[in-house]
Amino acid sequence: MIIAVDGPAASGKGTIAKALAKHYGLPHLDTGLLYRAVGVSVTRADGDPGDAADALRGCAFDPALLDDPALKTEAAGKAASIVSAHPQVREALLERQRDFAMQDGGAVLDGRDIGTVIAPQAPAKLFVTASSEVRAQRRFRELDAMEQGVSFDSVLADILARDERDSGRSAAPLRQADDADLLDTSDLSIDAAVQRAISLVEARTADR
Ligand SMILES: Nc1ncnc2c1ncn2[C@@H]1O[C@H](COP(=O)(O)OP(=O)(O)O)[C@@H](O)[C@H]1O
Ligand SMILES: Nc1ccn([C@@H]2O[C@H](COP(=O)(O)OP(=O)(O)O)[C@@H](O)[C@H]2O)c(=O)n1
Repeated sequence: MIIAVDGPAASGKGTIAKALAKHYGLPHLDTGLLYRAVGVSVTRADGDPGDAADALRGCAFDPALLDDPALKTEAAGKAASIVSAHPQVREALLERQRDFAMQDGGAVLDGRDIGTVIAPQAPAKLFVTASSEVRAQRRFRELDAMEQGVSFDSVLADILARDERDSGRSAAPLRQADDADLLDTSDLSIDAAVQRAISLVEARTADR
């Protein structure tokens, strides 16, 4: 069974995807980490994330980079959202994600285009969202524990800019697939959000 989990920054999609993977005993791929690795790799090579050739070179990153804590910073998130708008970059990362989705037994993937591009055949698709204020508050708490000098206002501004870039690009924009279930986590605890996600997946896969 393939479970596709998409949504904007800090909506809780990663938390839900990990919990679903544990519940169903499936492997999980956080596809945002791939784009973050490309963004960081371009920046470290003094390249320009907005330049398609530089961004494409960044796709040949060392797999060890995926474990680097630098990928969790907001700067990495911003660079990721810039490189991810290049169709060449999306193409370069496509096969790896599709192979993961198609492995025997199934998988859970989270990102922006899992239900629309990577695994449109997935029987269960969740589009996880939350208000921008709630998302900024969650991300602020994470970043504040990790980096110096982070302000709530700058995190909110970054999240809004990233939403606009991710939804406005022409290559695989962030959007809810027609057959995806919407899960708004603004007023849900993590436990409640995970329970709701399991119920939605059960309802979609009950007759399989
Ligand atoms: N329903 C929720 N209520 C409160 N905090 C949450 C909820 N879901 C996720 N979080 C917290 O918000 C932060 C971002 O969640 P995460 O799942 O990483 O988001 P995303 O993958 O969408 O960027 C994490 O610190 C996580 O623990
Ligand atoms: N499947 C995906 C996953 C991420 N991305 C891009 O990568 C950036 C970082 O993704 P992420 O999932 O790690 O970010 P958060 O939602 O955790 O903040 C996003 O803002 C998107 O621009 C994408 O284009 N497609």
